[in-house]
Amino acid sequence: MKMGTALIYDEEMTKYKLLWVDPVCKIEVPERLIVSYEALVKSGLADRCVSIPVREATDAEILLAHSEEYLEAVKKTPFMHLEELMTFTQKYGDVYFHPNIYHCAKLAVGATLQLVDNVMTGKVRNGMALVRPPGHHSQSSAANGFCVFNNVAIAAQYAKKHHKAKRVLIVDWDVHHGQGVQYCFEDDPSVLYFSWHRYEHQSFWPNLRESDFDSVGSGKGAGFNVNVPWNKVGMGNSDYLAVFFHVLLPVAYEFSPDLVFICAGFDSAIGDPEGHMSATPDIFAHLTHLLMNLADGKVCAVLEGGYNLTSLAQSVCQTVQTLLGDPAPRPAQLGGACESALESIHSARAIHKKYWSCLQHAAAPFPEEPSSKNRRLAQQGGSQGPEGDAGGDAQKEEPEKVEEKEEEEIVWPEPLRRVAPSLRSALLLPDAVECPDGCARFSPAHGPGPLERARLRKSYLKESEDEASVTLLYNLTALLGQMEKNEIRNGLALVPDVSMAATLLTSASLSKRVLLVWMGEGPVPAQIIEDEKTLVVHIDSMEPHEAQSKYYIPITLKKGCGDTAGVVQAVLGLLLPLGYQYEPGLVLLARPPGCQVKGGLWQQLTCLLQGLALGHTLVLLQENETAPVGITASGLLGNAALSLGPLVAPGPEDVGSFEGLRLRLQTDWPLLQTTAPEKR
Ligand SMILES: COCC(O)(O)CCCCCNCCCN
Ligand SMILES: [Zn+2]
Repeated sequence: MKMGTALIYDEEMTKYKLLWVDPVCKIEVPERLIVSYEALVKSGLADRCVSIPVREATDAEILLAHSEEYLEAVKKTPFMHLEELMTFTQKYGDVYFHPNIYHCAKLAVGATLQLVDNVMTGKVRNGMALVRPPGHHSQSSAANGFCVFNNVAIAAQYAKKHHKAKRVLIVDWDVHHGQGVQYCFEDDPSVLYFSWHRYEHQSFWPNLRESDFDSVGSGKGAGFNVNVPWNKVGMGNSDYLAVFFHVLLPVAYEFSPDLVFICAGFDSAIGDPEGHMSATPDIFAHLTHLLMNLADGKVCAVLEGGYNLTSLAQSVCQTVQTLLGDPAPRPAQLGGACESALESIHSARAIHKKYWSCLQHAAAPFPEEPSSKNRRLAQQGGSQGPEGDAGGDAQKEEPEKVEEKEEEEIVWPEPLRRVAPSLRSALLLPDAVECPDGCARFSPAHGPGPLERARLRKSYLKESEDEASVTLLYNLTALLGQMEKNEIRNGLALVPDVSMAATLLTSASLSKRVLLVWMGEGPVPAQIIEDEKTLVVHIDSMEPHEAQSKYYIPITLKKGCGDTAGVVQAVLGLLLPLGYQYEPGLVLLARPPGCQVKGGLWQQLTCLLQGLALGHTLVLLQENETAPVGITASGLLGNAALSLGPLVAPGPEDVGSFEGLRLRLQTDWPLLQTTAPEKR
């Protein structure tokens, strides 16, 4: 499987800037690129990337998303003097021109296309293009919001045309709505555009009615545009993850793209003057990780916005470090999404339930639900809002910008260093089973002493067990020990008895919290269920029954774990939120005898779970079932899981029991919530 992360950057793109006074545009400065690239160099991340040169986009490539007259007009700007540039700029909104911006805009598009070429031809697995001017606001015949050419929209068209991409996913986590991208693919079912954005009931720029959640695309494109408006500022890590688990990822897995773009704007991070959100830079490590097993790992991140130079640089590093495959950081204390975010999540799921089978059981839209604008008017009692028009039609002159009072300095902790252990994957295999290349066969520094053997025999083995079993159990605890000292990142063990191995590991673990994922036939040993520090998520066809406790969560699938669509929705909508909220120090993935989980899905599970516990995932396989060894090892080594292909609908009775489980559990596990309290 292809490895390698491309980094595409050229300092030429720093060689343009605002030449006159404009309070709106003054934040878009060359330093944005400089601090980002310098942070990558200083942290050693740049050297670990494959450096790919930029190139200028051709006219034909730019015309993939722009009109000839617009291109011809922009071509004249290098020869304009100041007044002409200012006059030309007046034709568009919230953007500025400069004699060198056309050159830089061609490089920004060219850089993005270089990234697409290298990813689509398999020279690298994924990558990031650090570019300016950004792109997602520019339209066929208009520059807008600091954007001249729509880098990602052009690249998506280019990937379809030159690399035969059939389904392209664009995830826009910039804090502004990329209306230019939405317009470009409005009726195109081959490009799924997802965007969250500060909206505040249409009172935030670009104040568009079509940025609301009910813009779902049109014609054949209906359902392929997903907007999640933020109607309040201050959205944080839990809100972002809740949108990924309950809106974006279920739809993205059902869509099953063969290429993923990230409109990577970091003005959605804490400290940004535009976003006013509170998500911390490390969240982008998790957002990136959660996208990396789509499209066989082909992910192209392209810089959009981001104006706080500190959080921008930190967020860029978090993103690139994850693309490189380093362990994800600990997610900071996660709770549930806030009420406003839940309303947006509910609205997005409700409006899209007719287009996506994974949402078919989502709660229905609320008929009496007022539109965003009416709600705001109602709030304001129908008067003008304090900051200008109360979500009235946006065509009105932009009100005089209210001088923001000097903002107090917003501070947040610097993201913790993410250290990859020297050994990534250790395998405990019977000698007869060969070790897949890239992995190391685990053998402890020294064997068990007589006391240790006696203890293990007494605790876990009937006296009569042979020496080999004692040695194996000892090796398991040794492997666990090295993982918990971060000397090994993850591991796989082929064991004669998965239940006993799981019991040993949960009791021997030094972690305060252990997540045990049990995929298939139970029973899960009672000793584990009673173990306060272990959260057990058990997915199987067992009869639905009340969750026996807060820490034993049975998820029923009528057809069992062989039902790929059902397992995927259970993993994305239930297991992952539970796991992220639980924040375990160790993840055990147990494959009991007769497990029906198919290869590709098993690999997805092995990869997705590595976003938890600093990547300390220990997979337990039944000794006589060696088939999954190769694909499990591949996932543990950091290879992207293969795409599952478009998913069919999960069984209605299953989704019914998921929703029942969600309702029962969400008080204890608020990250499971998908709708606002009073609306339940
Ligand atoms: C792809 O561009 C990146 C970006 O989305 O960050 C651009 C934001 C433009 C923000 C313009 N603010 C106008 C405020 C008017 N009262
Ligand atoms: Zn932005």
